[in-house]
Amino acid sequence: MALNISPGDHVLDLCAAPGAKLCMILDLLGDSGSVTGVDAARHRLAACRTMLQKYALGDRCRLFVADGTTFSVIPVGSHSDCKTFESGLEEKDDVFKEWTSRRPWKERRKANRSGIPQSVSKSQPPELIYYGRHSGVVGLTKGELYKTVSDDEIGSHGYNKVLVDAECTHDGSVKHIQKFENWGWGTLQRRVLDAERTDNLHVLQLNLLTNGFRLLRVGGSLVYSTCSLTLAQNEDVVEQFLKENVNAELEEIDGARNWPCKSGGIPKTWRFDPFTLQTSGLFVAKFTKVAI
Ligand SMILES: C[S@@+](CC[C@H](N)C(=O)[O-])C[C@H]1O[C@@H](n2cnc3c(N)ncnc32)[C@H](O)[C@@H]1O
Repeated sequence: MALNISPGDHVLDLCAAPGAKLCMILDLLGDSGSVTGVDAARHRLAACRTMLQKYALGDRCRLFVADGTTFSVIPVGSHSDCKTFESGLEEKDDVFKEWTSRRPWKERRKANRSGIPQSVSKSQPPELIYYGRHSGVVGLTKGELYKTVSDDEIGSHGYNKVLVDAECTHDGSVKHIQKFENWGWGTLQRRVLDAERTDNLHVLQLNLLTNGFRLLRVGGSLVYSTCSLTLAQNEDVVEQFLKENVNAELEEIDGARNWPCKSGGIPKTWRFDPFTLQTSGLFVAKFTKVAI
C-alpha cells in the first residue's frame, strides 16, 4: 500500500521470501511492468516460487537467489534491445527460453553433489531460479540480463519502486514471540536480545537499504520496513541512511493517517504496535530519490 504500485512499474523486492508482499505487489501491478524478487535464502525463495506458480501470479516476475546488499541487476524493461518472446529466440544460442521447472537430470545431480548452501554470500553471483513468460527475461542472453550499468544510468534505468522488508529480530511479531514458549526463553535471549547480533543486523539493514536505494531511479520510491519495535533497527537506520545519502528524502505515505498506526520517532515514519493498536509490530518509512 505504502509503495503506491501503479501499472507499468518495475518493482524490486530485495528481501522477498517467503513472498506475501511480493504476491500482493504482483496482484496490484496487473498486466504491465515487472517485479524482481531477491532473497539470500534459497529454500525460502523456492517456497516463494511455489506460491507464485500455485496462484498463477508469476507471469511478470523473476526471482534471484542473491545477496541484496550487492545485487545489481537492473529492470528488464530497461534493456533497449530486449526481445519479445516471439522474435528473440532464433537469433542467439545463449538466450533464455521459456521457463521450465524441470532441470536436466545431470544438472540436478551436480547440484545435489556440490551441496549448494542454503544462503548465498556477497561474492556469489545472482542465480535466476524463476522467471515468468512476460517478465522480460525470455529472449535475453545472460550477458544482457546481467549487464552492469553505471550509477548514472541507474538514475534513469533503475527500478520505479523498491521494497526493503529487511531481515530483523521479529520482536514485534506476536506470533513469532509466542514460538519461544516452545523454543525456550534462552533462545529468545540469543536470537533477539544479543547485542552482537543486533549490531550485525543494524549493519545488514543499512546495507540493504543503501543498495536498494542505489538501484532506484530518480523520482522513484523506496519503502523500508521491519517487524521489530526497536529504535536501532528502525529510526536509527533511517537517520544514518539519510546522513549518508544526500539524494534521499523521506516521503509522506498516502493514507497512513487513516491506518491503525501512529507516528514513528522521525516525522513521516510510521509504527504499528500490539500495545496501543492491537496489531503486530511494524515500522515503515518511505523515501524518494531526488536529482542532485
Ligand atoms: C522479513 S523477511 C521478508 C518477508 C517478505 N518480504 C514477505 O513479505 O514474505 C526478511 C528476508 O530477508 C532475507 N535476507 C536476509 N539477509 C539477506 C540478504 N543479505 N540479502 C537478501 N535477503 C536477505 C531473509 O532470508 C528473509 O527471507
